[in-house]
Amino acid sequence: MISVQDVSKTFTLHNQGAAVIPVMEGASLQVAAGECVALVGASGAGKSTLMRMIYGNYLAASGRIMVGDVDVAAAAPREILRLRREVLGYVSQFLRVVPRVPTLDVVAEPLLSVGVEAGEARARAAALLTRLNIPERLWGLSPTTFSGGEQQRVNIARGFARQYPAMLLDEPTASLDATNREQVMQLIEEAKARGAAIVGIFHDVEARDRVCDREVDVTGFTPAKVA
Ligand SMILES: Nc1ncnc2c1ncn2[C@@H]1O[C@H](COP(=O)(O)OP(=O)(O)OP(=O)(O)O)[C@@H](O)[C@H]1O
Repeated sequence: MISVQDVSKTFTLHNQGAAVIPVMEGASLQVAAGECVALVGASGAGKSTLMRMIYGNYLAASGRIMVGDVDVAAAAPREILRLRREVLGYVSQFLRVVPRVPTLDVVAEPLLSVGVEAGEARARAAALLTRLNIPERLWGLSPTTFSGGEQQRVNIARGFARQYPAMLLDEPTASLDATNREQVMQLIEEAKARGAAIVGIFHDVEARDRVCDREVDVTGFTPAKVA
């Protein structure tokens, strides 16, 4: 479902004389339907960079990144937006929302955007918010004023509202209490059981060991030091 083939990445530092920094070389990774693969490696090794390339936020310098039948490394922006709407979910570490949109609609939005009927979309959103212990009195308010932990749970509810065939998870259990952390691990297990292919970064080793089938150490994709 997700196939990264011989991908490299450089950053050009425009404010430092256009210095070109190679950060990744020969990155390869296969994730089948129903499988969860954890990206591991020391800080700065390139886990986030690889994840951002799969999501199409960073452009790969070479190689192929297949998500379903789309090569993210070569696709036009419009094609990437379609992929994100229909195929590839992303649970980032922080919630980014349009101000003044009520929490229930923030969570229902990924369903509404693909034409799910409003009542059904809100029912699914309500079920997820309940599961993640967001009190109903908050559902009509914008999450912008919520606590950090509440925002993270709204973000997770939104990320799991649709049953995407492929998902990227950036530290989905970080800074959650035990009850909510357990809910998130169950959501991941359910997504795998229905066939989602998942790539994740988990500093929470216990959660990683429980939900991930394999680890890929991105240190292996670090270019040899240039003198
Ligand atoms: N936008 C950018 N411009 C320049 N260099 C960048 C950029 N993003 C990442 N890098 C560099 O790429 C390398 C990999 O960074 P990345 O954030 O992917 O590491 P990571 O493994 O996710 O680290 P951490 O566990 O600390 O989040 C680092 O050397 C970093 O400085």
